[in-house]
Parts: sequence; structure tokens; C-alpha cells
Amino acid sequence: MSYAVKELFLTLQGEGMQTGRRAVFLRFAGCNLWTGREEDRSGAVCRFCDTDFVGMDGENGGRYDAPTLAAKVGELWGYDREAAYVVCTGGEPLLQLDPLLIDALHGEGFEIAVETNGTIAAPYGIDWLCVSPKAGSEVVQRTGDELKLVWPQTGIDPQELADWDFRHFLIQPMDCEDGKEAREASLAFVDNHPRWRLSLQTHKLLGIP
Ligand SMILES: C[S@@+](CC[C@H](N)C(=O)[O-])C[C@H]1O[C@@H](n2cnc3c(N)ncnc32)[C@H](O)[C@@H]1O
Ligand SMILES: Nc1nc2[nH]cc(C(=O)O)c2c(=O)[nH]1
Ligand code: SF4
Ligand SMILES: [Mg+2]
Repeated sequence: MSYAVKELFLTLQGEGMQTGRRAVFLRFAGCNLWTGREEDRSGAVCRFCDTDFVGMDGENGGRYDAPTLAAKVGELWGYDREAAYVVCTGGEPLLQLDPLLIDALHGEGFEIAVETNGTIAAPYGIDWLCVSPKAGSEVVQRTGDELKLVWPQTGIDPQELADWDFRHFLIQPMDCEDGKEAREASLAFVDNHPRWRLSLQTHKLLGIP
């Protein structure tokens, strides 16, 4: 098995309960809810994506086998593996992340986090699982560490998600043309639903990747 990687870089986790944590980001190419082409966006299941996940042309992008990819992640982190953390994202990482790569990343001393749309069941061995449901898709992965709902989304009732088996429930304002309205709607939401916390995309505020 080889893996199509869009980009690979060191930054901070910008979102969710692990915000501020130093992390290597492993962005896989490809997604099952949008082709990534602008001309297909209006007909896609997921229409608000803020990410370029097409191709393998980003920083450190390319096709890797498991040991080479894990070693590259380790090289970007550095020699001292204390609290070493890799965030697998995309695109949709669960189209590609498999037990072989999970073992290789653990072997390099990493805790493995995943950002997924929840339409594909997660393999065993992920240390931090973030599921972010998309209206119009069927979420099969209903357990994990954090459920992070981009808001507002018509066609999703957060109350129906609230009894899924997650430790944390988060609302993240949609980054879009109507960003101000999305932030206001998200603030109003957490004001009315105290079980849910606000998640901000802090890397965008900081101007880091
Ligand atoms: C680019 S996605 C990749 C991982 C996976 N495909 C998913 O959707 O969870 C990473 C995170 O960014 C969120 N996201 C994508 N577009 C966004 C936007 N316009 N505003 C806020 N969050 C967004 C997703 O919901 C997800 O939590
Ligand atoms: N810094 C930073 N944090 C992030 N958390 C989730 C991201 C993603 O695109 O999956 C992301 C990202 O793209 N950058
Ligand atoms: S599911 Fe994730 S990667 Fe795919 S289009 Fe939506 S936000 Fe982007
Ligand atoms: Mg992002």
C-alpha cells in the first residue's frame, strides 16, 4: 500500500480540544464528499470546504510507503519525541490511513490524531478521533474523542448528535463569505446549549498553516 500525500508540515493544532498543541500535519490527497474542483463544489455533498487537497504538489507532498512516510513525519517533528503528535487530515484521511501506517507512526513514537467526516469507520489504534459531520452524508463513526460541527449547516440537527458517544461536543463557525453571521450564530448556539463549546480556527487568526 502506498499513500497519496498532499502536504506534510509542522504547525500547531488550530482547532478543537487540542488547540495550541505542536503537531505534524499529514494531509492526505482526495475526499469522498467533494472532488476538490471548484466547478464541482455546488453539486458536492460537502460544499464549504476550506482546503486544497487535490494532488500531491504541496510541501513534502508525494507518494510514500508506510516506513518512509512515518520517518518523514518523525524528521519534521525532530529528534526528541516527547509528546510527539501527528494529525492525519485531508481530504478524507480514512480513505487511506490503515493499520500498517498506524503501526509505523506509533513505532516512531507518535500519538495519532485524525480529523474525519465520519462516513468511514475508523481503524483501531487512533489516539484522538475528531469527527466532523456533514449534512447530506451518513455518519457511521458515532464514537470518538470530539465531535466538531461546523456551523451553521442546514440539514443537521445538533440535538440528534448530542447522544452520540463523544467526550467533547464543539461548534466551529463556518469560514465563508458570511463569516460574521456564522460566528454570531455559533455564539448564540453555545449560549443556548452549554454542553457544546466554541472551537475557533486559531491558526487562521495566527496566520500559520
Ligand atoms: C478540511 S477537513 C479534513 C478532514 C475531514 N475530511 C473532515 O471533513 O473532517 C478538516 C476540518 O476542517 C473543517 N472545515 C472545513 N471547511 C471549513 C470551513 N469553511 N469553516 C470551518 N471549518 C471547516 C472540517 O469540518 C474538519 O473539521
Ligand atoms: N493549524 C491547523 N490546524 C488544523 N486543524 C484541523 C485542520 C485541518 O485542515 O484538518 C487544520 C489546519 O489546516 N491547520
Ligand atoms: S469532507 Fe472534509 S475534506 Fe472533504 S470536502 Fe468536506 S471538509 Fe473538505
Ligand atoms: Mg484546515
